[in-house]
Amino acid sequence: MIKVLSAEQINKWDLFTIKNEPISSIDLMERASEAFVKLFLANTKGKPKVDIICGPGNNGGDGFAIARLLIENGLKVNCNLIDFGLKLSEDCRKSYRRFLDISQVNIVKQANGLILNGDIIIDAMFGSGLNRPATGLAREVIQLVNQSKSKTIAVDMPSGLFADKVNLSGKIIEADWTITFQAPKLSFLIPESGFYVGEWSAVDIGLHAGFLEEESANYFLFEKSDIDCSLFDRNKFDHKGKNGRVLIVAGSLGKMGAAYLSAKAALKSGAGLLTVHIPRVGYVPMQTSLPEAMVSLDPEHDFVSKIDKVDEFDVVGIGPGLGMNPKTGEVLKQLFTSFNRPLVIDADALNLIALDKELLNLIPRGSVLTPHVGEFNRLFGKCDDGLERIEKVKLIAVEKQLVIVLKGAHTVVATPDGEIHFNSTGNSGMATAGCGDVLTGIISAFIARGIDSSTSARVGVCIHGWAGDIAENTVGKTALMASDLLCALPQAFCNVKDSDFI
Ligand SMILES: NC(=O)C1=CN([C@@H]2O[C@H](COP(=O)(O)OP(=O)(O)OC[C@H]3O[C@@H](n4cnc5c(N)ncnc54)[C@H](OP(=O)(O)O)[C@@H]3O)[C@@H](O)[C@H]2O)[C@H](O)CC1
Ligand SMILES: [K+]
Repeated sequence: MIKVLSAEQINKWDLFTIKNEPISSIDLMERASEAFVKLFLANTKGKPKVDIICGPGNNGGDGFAIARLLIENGLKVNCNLIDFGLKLSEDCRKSYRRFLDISQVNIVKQANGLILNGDIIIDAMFGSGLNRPATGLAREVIQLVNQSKSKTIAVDMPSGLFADKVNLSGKIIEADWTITFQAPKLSFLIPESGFYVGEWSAVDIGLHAGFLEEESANYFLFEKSDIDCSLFDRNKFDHKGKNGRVLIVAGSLGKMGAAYLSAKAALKSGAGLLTVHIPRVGYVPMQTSLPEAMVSLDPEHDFVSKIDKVDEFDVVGIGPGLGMNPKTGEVLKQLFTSFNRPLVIDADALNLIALDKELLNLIPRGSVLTPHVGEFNRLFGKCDDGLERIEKVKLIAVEKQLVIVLKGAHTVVATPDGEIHFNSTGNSGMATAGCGDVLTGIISAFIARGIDSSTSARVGVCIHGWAGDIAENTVGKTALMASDLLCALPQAFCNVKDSDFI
């Protein structure tokens, strides 16, 4: 699990390494630049001509070191130093001088002095030391870079972006790729600010591990290697009743596919027994398409209106394709008051709660809510930005003792103990109908198998994204559909078992 640190903490980590490794700050800059260049060259075809833009701080110092290393590797480099009238930091000056030993620098006092005539731009103007929005000359330079047709690669951070807050005033580099040092910054993981980062890769620059052991963090990045594979162990002598009994309540006229996707995902995620409660309209298609499922039929033809006997189930997953009939809202109320184990609550079930917010107080503790931003806003109100929303999610999870899964590019899992975990798997091909229904089924199956709700949510989200990445490799982002996730789930589970890093 990666701790997501603030700019101040990263700076302290830097100093801790310098003191305790020990290593000089200029050597650490050199090591960081070497790591950048190694990854850059590994991903670059041929010998592109590179424009580098350096600022006055250590980010600029990295830029000069990178420029020198690229020339040593046979690339043509045009190096610009943006002159804000500021003194260069000590290490930036040293790195600048080393560069002058082998080449020359274009000093830019006005934006029209900037030279961009290469194939790739490397942005080393500002990094984690940005302390005010980029205005004036910085703004104009960023504007020219953003208008350029060249691919832009940011060193550590896109210039103009703050590391740990969403302040989008001033101009910000729109990077295609950000090669960041050691660990991602908080702003990379939040939609509004993450937009500027493009794809990102974190390179190990050997910052001292001892610092991390002691340092506390508010946020974590959950990775595939954090999945404990023993969660999925099966006992030789178990029968199906021992592997969890799931009830999925889903579907309405025209939305029966959602019930199918959730139910099948629960079975594919190891549920021993699965019952799906659906309106009568879905009976034949459900029995035909998913013979492994038991069907509990609602008295109504088009929507869910009544559920009896829920005691036998270990978990209830409710919401996908459920529709908004008021009688379905009554079912929620009845379930919340009669079922005292966790529920997984998604989609229209969340929208029905938004119409009667009193229901929120009836949800059994340890239940998992899986809203996307629109559903979250309907339930809890709008926020000014993504970071404020995450802080709100955290407060609600603690106050109501619920697990909240806020779905997005880096899905956030907020747990009742106040921890926030960002997911690291998945891709934009998954922004398509039905993927959320699959997630409901996966998390429900894990809870039914006895895995606690917080772990079920974190691991479920990670496996879901992993299946999305496998599906992307097979069908690509454009053609990816929710049913491709179902096809990819077996491979994701096999990878958990087989991966050599566990
Ligand atoms: N993390 C690590 O372990 C390592 C990081 N490295 C690199 O160091 C930078 C951070 O370097 P730092 O010197 O702290 O900061 P920056 O280079 O990002 O910027 C500071 C200079 O920029 C000026 N500044 C800040 N905001 C603006 C602005 N909006 N407009 C104009 N100028 C601005 C600031 O000026 P002051 O007047 O405030 O002093 C500074 O001159 C990190 O990102 C990594 O790239 C190491 O090289 C390796 C280890
Ligand atoms: K930068």
